[in-house]
Amino acid sequence: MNRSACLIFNPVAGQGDPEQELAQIREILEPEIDLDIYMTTEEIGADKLAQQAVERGVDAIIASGGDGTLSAAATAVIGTNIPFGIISRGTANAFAAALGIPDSIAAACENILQGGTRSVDVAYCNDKPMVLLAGIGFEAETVERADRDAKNRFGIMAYILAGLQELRDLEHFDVEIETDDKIIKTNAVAVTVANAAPATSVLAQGPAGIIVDDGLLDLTIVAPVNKAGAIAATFHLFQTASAGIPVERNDIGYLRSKQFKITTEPPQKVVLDGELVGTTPIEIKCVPAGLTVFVPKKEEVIPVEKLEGLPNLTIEMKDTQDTPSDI
Ligand SMILES: Nc1ncnc2c1ncn2[C@@H]1O[C@H](COP(=O)(O)OP(=O)(O)OP(=O)(O)O)[C@@H](O)[C@H]1O
Repeated sequence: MNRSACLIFNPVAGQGDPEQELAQIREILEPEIDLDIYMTTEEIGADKLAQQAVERGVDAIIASGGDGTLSAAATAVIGTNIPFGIISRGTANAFAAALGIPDSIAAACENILQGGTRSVDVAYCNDKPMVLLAGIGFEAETVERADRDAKNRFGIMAYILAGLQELRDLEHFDVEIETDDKIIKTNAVAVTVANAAPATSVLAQGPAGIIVDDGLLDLTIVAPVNKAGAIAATFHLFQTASAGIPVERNDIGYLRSKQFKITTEPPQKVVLDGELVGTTPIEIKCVPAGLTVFVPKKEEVIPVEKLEGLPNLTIEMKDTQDTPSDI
């Protein structure tokens, strides 16, 4: 019997041809999965459609769109144990990158067909679900600048251009961070709390190697004194994240905790999984293993033999076709 799934498809996401993309998804998945397809509209978003699918009791929910669509759909799936599939068609595709899911349509579909799943942590930020990260300050301002029109024209460059513009008027703020066991006060340009983050989310990369199923959130504070410092700090974050090692600069700090309460003076904009959601203060709590996601099976190559180095070794290959099967 075929598997079945609800496919939630955003027809305006990304810069591709949505008709062709949907046809490609159907061609790959439908031979093995009965798809119940729902399109998002301006009025009925992926969260609502996923919520209805959960209520219908579907076997799996697959979302296809940009990070906004994937995040919205994921929010309804949290805590349900319904496996969640991701087919990215957006600009940044941070969601897939953070969870190690391929971002080409064909590979993402193959991943779903393979059927391997993994439980990952999620979080709640002021009662709103969060899968990736919450950015306070710099990142939120950048996301606001990279609007739909800019993303249509420049794609991923829209974020980079917005970031460069944002550097011009770097704003510092006072921040108080409360964890389970301490209260930290400092001055910062960006504070990022990550549950999962792709390497490209450099402002989240203080500790490097954010672990998506450790029951903890990773907070990075970036506090450069000026524009040159901000560029150097960003570059350092980029380098250390690529090398998988924690940062070592006085103007970058990081810590891990199950939850954070963050207050700033003045209040700062907050971006949650890529969408502006309001301003500080925020309270973020980790929900361990809150989401079950289709992820590629890790290709662990288990060595089947090791013979090299043995004394006087000779290896003669047999013609196995002629070998009787009962030996
Ligand atoms: N049928 C539709 N018509 C117009 N807008 C839609 C429709 N369906 C969804 N949307 C809007 O699309 C937005 C989500 O887009 P999404 O993040 O999936 O794609 P994207 O913006 O191309 O991706 P990225 O953020 O990576 O650039 C939401 O604001 C939602 O309201």
